[in-house]
Amino acid sequence: MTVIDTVKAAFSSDKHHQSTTSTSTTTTSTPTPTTATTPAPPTQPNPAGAAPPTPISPDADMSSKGTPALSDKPVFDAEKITVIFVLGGPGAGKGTQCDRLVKDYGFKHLSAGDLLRAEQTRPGSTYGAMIKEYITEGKIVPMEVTIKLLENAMSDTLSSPPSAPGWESSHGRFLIDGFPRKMDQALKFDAAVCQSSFVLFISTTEAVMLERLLERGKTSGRDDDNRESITKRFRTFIETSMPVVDYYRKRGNVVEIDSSPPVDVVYDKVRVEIDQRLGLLPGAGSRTSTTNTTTDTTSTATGGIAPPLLEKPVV
Ligand SMILES: Nc1ncnc2c1ncn2[C@@H]1O[C@H](COP(=O)(O)OP(=O)(O)OP(=O)(O)O)[C@@H](O)[C@H]1O
Ligand SMILES: O=c1ccn([C@@H]2O[C@H](COP(=O)(O)O)[C@@H](O)[C@H]2O)c(=O)[nH]1
Repeated sequence: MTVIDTVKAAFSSDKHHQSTTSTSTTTTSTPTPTTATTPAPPTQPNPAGAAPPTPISPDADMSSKGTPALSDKPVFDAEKITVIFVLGGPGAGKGTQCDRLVKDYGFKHLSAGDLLRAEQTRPGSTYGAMIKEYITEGKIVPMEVTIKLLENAMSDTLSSPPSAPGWESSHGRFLIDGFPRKMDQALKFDAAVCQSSFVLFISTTEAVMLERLLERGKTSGRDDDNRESITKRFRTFIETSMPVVDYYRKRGNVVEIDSSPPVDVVYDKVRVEIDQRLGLLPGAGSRTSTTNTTTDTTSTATGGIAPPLLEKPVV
């Protein structure tokens, strides 16, 4: 039996791991994933004005079945905290565009893959071996682990917010890169961590992605930047992650950008969309896209994603 088989069995038999009480408190006796950064003290008030943050400690916050416990209501207030999901196939250029957005808009960039890789190599991690196997196989790590890592990283960031636009008065703005990759993650993150705002979908062809990944693999040191893992990642993306994009697309909450052109050209298009969504353009009253986007002005009632930023500017 592989690590994945063992973990799958454990996680699938843990459908009711969450607290049944109406509060977001959780048990504090066994390990939980933590970020690689210095954790915030458990007693620190949540600067986003929401419920107190989950304690960030390797020895906190596990369900009775040994999986990280998630809140039964959003930990962060979506009126103050803006979350943009950045999705796209492996190697499409998500991280590259996020790096630029961080510089220009003060976003905090959280890559789910980076958080998982950090947890994988963190000494003493309960999940290290399991994460390694999932990543090498191009599979999606059980959602509890990834969501808890993201929640912890958000708490961490809000404990010492960047001096950047969008972070005044307990507000904040996050780019969550490479997540959600599976429907259960999407629904759970919105319900337990923070209602997301919209999806920035960075898309190009498999041939372009393959070429970029093989080139990146010469220096990246990543276990999965090799032809065999890349093939598996592509399959997972089509079968498991595209339904997430389609789900949000149906709700009119996807901004799609073709990432085939050079980085600067792609970024120019990304900026137009972000400016529009953040309400920074003079003509921002219209949500009609100037690029290859999919938007819907009537979509939020069915839930899943918060109103576009235009309706709650954070600057
Ligand atoms: N528009 C572009 N044109 C040419 N090369 C690009 C472009 N965007 C990104 N790249 C290059 O392609 C590679 C993959 O980009 P990046 O790491 O941003 O992708 P990603 O979508 O974050 O990948 P992953 O999902 O695997 O983490 C990098 O080497 C990057 O420099
Ligand atoms: O939500 C997620 C995000 C990522 N993974 C795993 O990590 C690797 C690498 O992700 P990148 O975004 O390319 O850095 C991915 O193939 C998955 O195995 C995950 O399980 N869940």
